[in-house]
Amino acid sequence: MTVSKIVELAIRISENTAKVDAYLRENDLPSPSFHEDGPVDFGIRCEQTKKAQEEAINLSFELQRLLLGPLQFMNPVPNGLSLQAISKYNMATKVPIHGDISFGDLARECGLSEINTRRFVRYAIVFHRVFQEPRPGYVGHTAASRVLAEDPVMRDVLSHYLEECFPSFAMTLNAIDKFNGGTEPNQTGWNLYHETNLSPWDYYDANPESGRRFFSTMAYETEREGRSNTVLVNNYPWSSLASTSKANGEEEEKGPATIVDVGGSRGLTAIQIAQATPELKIIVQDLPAMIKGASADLPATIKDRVEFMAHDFFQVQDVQADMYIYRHVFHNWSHANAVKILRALVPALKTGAKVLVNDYIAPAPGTLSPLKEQRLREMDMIMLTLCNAYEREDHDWKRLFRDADPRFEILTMFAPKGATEGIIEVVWRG
Ligand SMILES: C[S@@+](CC[C@H](N)C(=O)[O-])C[C@H]1O[C@@H](n2cnc3c(N)ncnc32)[C@H](O)[C@@H]1O
Repeated sequence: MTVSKIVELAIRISENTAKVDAYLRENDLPSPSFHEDGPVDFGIRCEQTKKAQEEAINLSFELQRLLLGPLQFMNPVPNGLSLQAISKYNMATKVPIHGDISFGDLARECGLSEINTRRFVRYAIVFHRVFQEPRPGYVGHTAASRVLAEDPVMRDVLSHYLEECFPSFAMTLNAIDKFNGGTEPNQTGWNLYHETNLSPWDYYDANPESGRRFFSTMAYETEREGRSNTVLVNNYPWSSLASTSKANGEEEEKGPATIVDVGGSRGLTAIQIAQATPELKIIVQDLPAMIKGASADLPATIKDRVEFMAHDFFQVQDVQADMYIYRHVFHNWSHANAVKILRALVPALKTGAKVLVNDYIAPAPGTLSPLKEQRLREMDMIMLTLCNAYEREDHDWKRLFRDADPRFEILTMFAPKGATEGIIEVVWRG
């Protein structure tokens, strides 16, 4: 008898889950659990086990969808309202660890009605495993809600995605209509939701608390598997960079290289590159509010080689360097604006200078594992909603550099092993 698709999936899920379980047992690590004392980071450090874990997740999504059927699967509408409320009213911090609180008391602490508190919490319990109801009418923690109670970074991340992105998604088609498909960063669903004409960057500049939460979310994203800045740090031969300049008209002199990390935020990537390569000097450029006070956080060992500089990357670049890094920058901008950013760089470029991009090079649909492709599509949708931008495929990258200036030549474009994002190395032919 041939095995049906659903049974085949169940067998493969079982095989892969057994591999994860064996690893956890062998390494004395706790088994995944929703219990409030359950593990948050499972501690899996072995690549093969991570692969088995991802395989089990992908296959179980597929099995779930097949068992639900094509119609049931679209229903109910994905809804972030309950998590948005949990974030906005800071609910997790109001629930005691290893205890519980009545819906009535939680409602009072949040300034909400009891009926709305109950509905938000019960939705989160069944859809997200955030909170539990250990006895009727009382709210306690699960591992997920406990993280929100104890980790301010996770609260920042939740608030960015649920209080900024989620309500803005719902306004995005209105924005497309209102602005006739315009691609400026202040013509988005995010703008309609925030009732502002400012782009997110200008808004964060003017609203430091929103800017702080955004930076905190970016820093968290920078640590995430496959998108981590270690992908860039570990996959470029940094020490091969040496500054070359013409001296006495003819002679070529080599010296320590200078890198500019354009839109480099508070220097998380620059710090790692500088720590890994002592012969480099790095200038981190960003908007004034983003870099304010950042040099105070530099580790002492690299303080003399990493510098922060206010610079708007739409204005002419005046630092002549050997390399300009744009990490997670172009995916925030439409084609026309990305062209402008590159053209502003041209006056500073010496022949042979490099541009290094670290962003998604979106592969053909179905090429990435479903979990990774979901992440890419999710980011692409966020880019539309927040910035009117998009995640580029290889032909989009080629078009960008060609349209900016034909003297840019793409040398390499690749996704390092295990990474979901790519690295593009470009040279200025002058
Ligand atoms: C998505 S973040 C990426 C940050 C950093 N490169 C990284 O990889 O984490 C985009 C950055 O571009 C900066 N930015 C936005 N508009 C800018 C402008 N006009 N000039 C300079 N930086 C800008 C933002 O402040 C932010 O730090």
